[in-house]
Amino acid sequence: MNKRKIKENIYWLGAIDWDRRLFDSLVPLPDGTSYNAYLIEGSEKTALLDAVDPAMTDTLFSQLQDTAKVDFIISHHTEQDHSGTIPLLLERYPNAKVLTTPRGKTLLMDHLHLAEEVLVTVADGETLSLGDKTLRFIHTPWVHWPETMVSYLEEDRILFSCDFFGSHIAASELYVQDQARVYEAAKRYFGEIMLPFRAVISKNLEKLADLPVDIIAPSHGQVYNQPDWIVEAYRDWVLHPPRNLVVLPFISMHGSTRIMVDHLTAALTERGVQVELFNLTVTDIGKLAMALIDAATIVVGSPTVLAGPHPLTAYATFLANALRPKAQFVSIIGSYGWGGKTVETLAGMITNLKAEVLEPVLCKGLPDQSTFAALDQLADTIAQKHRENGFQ
Ligand SMILES: Cc1cc2nc3c(=O)[nH]c(=O)nc-3n(C[C@H](O)[C@H](O)[C@H](O)COP(=O)(O)O)c2cc1C
Repeated sequence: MNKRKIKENIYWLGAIDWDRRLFDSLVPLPDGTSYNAYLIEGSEKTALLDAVDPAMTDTLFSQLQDTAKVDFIISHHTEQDHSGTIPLLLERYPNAKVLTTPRGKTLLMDHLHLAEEVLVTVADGETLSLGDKTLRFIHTPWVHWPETMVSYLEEDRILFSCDFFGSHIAASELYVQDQARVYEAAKRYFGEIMLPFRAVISKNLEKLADLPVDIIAPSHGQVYNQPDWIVEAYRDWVLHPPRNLVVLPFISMHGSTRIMVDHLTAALTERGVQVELFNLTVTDIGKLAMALIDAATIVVGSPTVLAGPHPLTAYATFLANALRPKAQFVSIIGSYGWGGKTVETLAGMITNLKAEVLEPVLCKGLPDQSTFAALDQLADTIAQKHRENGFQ
């Protein structure tokens, strides 16, 4: 992909990674991704905002062929998919300074071994004149690392938001065209990496609220030339109370836990509670993370294996705990053969969740009528709790 003009002397640079299917060795990328960098040629100085994943260095360098001089490299975020090519950029532009937050300076030195003398820290709200264009730096910690910031181009009302508002989508079109598709990808992205930092993200949203923004240019996915909806979506994901939804990740080796899961799903549905099932043998954990944004209740379905939960349900529980979702109720269901510590182990893994643990339902072998009655009781309790809390 060649560089693309956004406005006079403002360009999208970067790489579309159509083939990548896994990010951070963790999250699936069903739609690939992109690494977006931006070039701003002011009347006096030139700034390059972020870079690309090191695997895509050649693409970035071919786009910079005609750019003889870069005065500033703005590093919004140290993660290597944005910063990894900075050492090579500094070889090509040895006079360039790397501008970052104070926390970013340390992280860039740690992660890329950048020399201290090339790094210049910028304060929150500080501006940088490129001549006829002015960049304002706004610190936005924990979106999604501690050092992150965004840049606002005052004359053109463009917010360069880095991972904030980003989505993993490979697309040939620069601007968002299919809002529903990008909403889904951005929500998935939010669930995967932003969810634990809701409180501070809310403060960062407030910080940006008064900026007149015509374009949001993130570091992954398409550019928003009608940005209001994605800001609203973030507000919703951050601030909206949990919804009347049970997220149910489960495993069943021989079918007994699955019968329990299906019974509970039917019972909840009859009581007006929405359910999303995630069979962990086939599930895309990005989808699970996305569902956790909204869930009021999480029920883990696990058979007992080697005296504890099935390792895949332990993994999903560990992940859910790390993502610190809004869920206020948790329960455990599952089948066992003779005994073990499934409930104790899973309950001990959710210390981050400020959630009430509802009476688990375990059964020996195949579920029978008493198990179904207990599951109906659990469904009653969940429906009642959701009603009492006004979850819709
Ligand atoms: C590899 C393996 C290990 C197991 N370990 C235990 C165990 O430690 N304690 C226990 O109570 N049951 C154990 N079981 C029995 C299962 O928990 C039991 O068969 C249960 O009904 C399986 O539920 P499912 O049909 O949903 O897979 C084990 C089963 C397997 C296959």
